[in-house]
Amino acid sequence: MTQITLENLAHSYLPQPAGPEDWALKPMTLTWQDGGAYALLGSSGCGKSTLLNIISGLLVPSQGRVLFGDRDVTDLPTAQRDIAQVFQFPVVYDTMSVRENLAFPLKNRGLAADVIAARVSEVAEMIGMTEVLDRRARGLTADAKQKISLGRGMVRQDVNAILFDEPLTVIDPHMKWELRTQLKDLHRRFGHTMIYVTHDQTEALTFADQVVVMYDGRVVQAGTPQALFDAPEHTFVGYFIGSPGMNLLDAKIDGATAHVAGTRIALDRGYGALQGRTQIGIRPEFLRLGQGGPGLPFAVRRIEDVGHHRIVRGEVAGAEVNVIVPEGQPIPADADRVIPDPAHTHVYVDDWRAQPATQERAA
Ligand SMILES: Nc1ncnc2c1ncn2[C@@H]1O[C@H](COP(=O)(O)OP(=O)(O)OP(=O)(O)O)[C@@H](O)[C@H]1O
Repeated sequence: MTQITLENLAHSYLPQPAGPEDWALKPMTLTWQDGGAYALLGSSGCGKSTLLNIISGLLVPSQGRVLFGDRDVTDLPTAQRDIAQVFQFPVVYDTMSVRENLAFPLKNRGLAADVIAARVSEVAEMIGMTEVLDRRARGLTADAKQKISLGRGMVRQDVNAILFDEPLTVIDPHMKWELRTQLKDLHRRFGHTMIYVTHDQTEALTFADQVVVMYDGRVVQAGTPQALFDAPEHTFVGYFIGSPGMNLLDAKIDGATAHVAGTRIALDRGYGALQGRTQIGIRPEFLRLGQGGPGLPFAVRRIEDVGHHRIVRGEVAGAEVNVIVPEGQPIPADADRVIPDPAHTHVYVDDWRAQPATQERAA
């Protein structure tokens, strides 16, 4: 196990990149702590696989260095990096039994037969395949084969990191939760550094202690699931994390007041002069419905009951706005206002969260 550092790393697939759009990864410096459980989250094409392939050694970056501890591994091939990888689709030997498949990475390392046997039965139990250890992989379902791939990824204890690239894509939905829980459990027991690539926020938030969110070739925020929820640093994080995501409204910011569609909204801190496109962002959990009185004029479009709460979908000055109403709280029949909670109203400038000018709360 080791700490992984990406130092001033950037990558372009073009021989002579010109503008920023030619870079699949824009320059970034990032540390993955030894023993951390990370999710690398973002929508399709944002650069997740490119980043993972650079860490694993499948790809040499156009710029910057990859360090495992103090060791520069930028130009080392995958085989010399001591990492385990699990891909989207199963990688198993069809002619081998499940047991032989699981034992393969350990045999390659020349481990003693009794050590291999013990480790294989431990991993088989974890992935729920103890009963089928002596079956050939050929003929097993895609689900079962992917579980073998997960098992093979986890069987070595001496790896620097385990990298998962959308590993549950082919897994049956009801098994996904179970396998994710097992991976989390495994992380707790063995403390491997794990990096788990996904575009699914539920997978990311349930698996990882730290979530690294990518957007358009950049890491826009790295933090705990709670930090990403409480204070999204970029509008993409606000929108991508949460269900529904953060509401965003164009606003003019004047000190501790936001002017939205002709209405004044109080902020809990004051802001200096801001240049660029300014918006306020409020999660649906922190908007309250009202009737007349203060707040932003709101037109209700529909109400969705999702079991433990209701989502009221509507519009403020033509922009989509969603409100989460907790179970047991009434929805006013003619709700026509939304009232933001100032403590959870963020200000964004050109999509990045602005820092208040002062830390003191406005009166
Ligand atoms: N081999 C390649 N040659 C040229 N461009 C590539 C190559 N692989 C990826 N790209 C481009 O680099 C960018 C990042 O792609 P990447 O596959 O890393 O994203 P991703 O977030 O993993 O997406 P997905 O979830 O769809 O795999 C995209 O614009 C993609 O088209």
